Amino acid sequence: MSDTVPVRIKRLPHGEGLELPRYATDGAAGMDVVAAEDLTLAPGARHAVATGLALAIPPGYEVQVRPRSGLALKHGISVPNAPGTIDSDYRGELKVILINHGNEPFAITRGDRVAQIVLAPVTRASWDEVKDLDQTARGAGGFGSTGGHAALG
Ligand SMILES: O=c1ccn([C@H]2C[C@H](O)[C@@H](COP(=O)(O)OP(=O)(O)OP(=O)(O)O)O2)c(=O)[nH]1
Ligand SMILES: [Mg+2]
Repeated sequence: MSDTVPVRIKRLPHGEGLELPRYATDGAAGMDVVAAEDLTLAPGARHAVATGLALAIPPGYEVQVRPRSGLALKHGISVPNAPGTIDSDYRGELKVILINHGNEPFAITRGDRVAQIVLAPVTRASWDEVKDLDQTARGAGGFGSTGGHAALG
């Protein structure tokens, strides 16, 4: 396994007894994170799911909250704000916002792996305000300006 970045993590009272987020395989990019509560998401409903965890992410990093593809494909369960942004200065509870895009109620049991979290470096910008930007071939073209979804050529 490659080098890891230490991140302080605190279990909140309702997180006691739950497994910490962990990489499911040696090469996994994300750690699966488990729910700290039982709930049922009705079709179309969304909820900020408790994890019972709080983090102190080192400066220069963020944690992204992403859906699990299996839940998305099989049940239509997604993260509406994906990738959710956990700021390095946030000390509150890590919550996973889930939405049920499926047609059936989806039951979550405490301990279920509901999403994955990815530690990522952050590059912060500072503005260099100018009157004119440089010219490019694309210019202001966007939103399909190069063609539709059919193959190029
Ligand atoms: O999926 C998420 C997204 C955010 N947060 C927490 C951590 C994050 O640092 C904070 C703020 O998130 P964000 O900036 O996305 O929300 P906002 O609506 O802009 O709220 P704020 O005004 O508090 O920044 O909420 C979560 O626990 N889970
Ligand atoms: Mg914000």
